[in-house]
Amino acid sequence: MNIIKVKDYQEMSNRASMHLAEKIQKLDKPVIGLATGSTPEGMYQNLIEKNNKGELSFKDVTTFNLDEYVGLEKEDPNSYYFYMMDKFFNHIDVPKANVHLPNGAADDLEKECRDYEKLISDAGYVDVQVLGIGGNGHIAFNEPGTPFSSRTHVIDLDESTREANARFFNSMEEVPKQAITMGIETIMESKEIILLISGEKKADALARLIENEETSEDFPASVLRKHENVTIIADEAAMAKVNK
Ligand SMILES: N[C@@H]1[C@@H](O)[C@H](O)[C@@H](COP(=O)(O)O)O[C@@H]1O
Repeated sequence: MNIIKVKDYQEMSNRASMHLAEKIQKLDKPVIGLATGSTPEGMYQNLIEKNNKGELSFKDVTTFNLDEYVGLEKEDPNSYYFYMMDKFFNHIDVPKANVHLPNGAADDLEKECRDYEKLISDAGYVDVQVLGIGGNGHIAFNEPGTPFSSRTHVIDLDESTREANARFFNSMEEVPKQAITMGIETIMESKEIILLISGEKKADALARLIENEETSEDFPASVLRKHENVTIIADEAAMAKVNK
């Protein structure tokens, strides 16, 4: 794993957006994997700026998001669909037919998972996947204990994950109990992975990822050690507990 240490959130966002922009310019038909949460918001803002200035086009880009809450309609302000439209897709020139998120309101969730996998493979798999990390080491919504061999599936969210994400909802009761998430094997099939980590709340998870030798399903992000092209972009606050 290649580790890029940066000063703060702003610098992390700049580095991530520059890296993605270069990839998008280089590839013929780029397939980009995207994440939600607070961490990538700055990166999205930078990419919007590049697009609006005419420095970067998304016309040939296809995107796949990692996950979506079960039971939330697209119009729900807490759905990841709404987040992606609001924070990114509505402000850039990507054709809307090229953007994909799992549908958490589908009647048949198992079929939705299978269909999502097929869309990813039909697109030729993800060229660059952007990831964040949960405090418990989850990637996308793959909670501790998820098999490394998992494909896109429905997951029961950990209470700690629901609590961490409760800040976006009116009350804890409103936080969904399940999500559809790309599986760990699905994520590992991406040709390249960029993991963004910012802030002291992630310091324990980052230290565990970098310093522990364990590669275990109890700590999902540890699977990334097995991938040959992973770049971690972490700020000083997130690096605080890393000794090396
Ligand atoms: N499913 C998302 C993850 O993809 C994200 O990485 C994580 C961290 O979010 P944040 O960036 O807000 O800390 O939160 C959610 O659980």
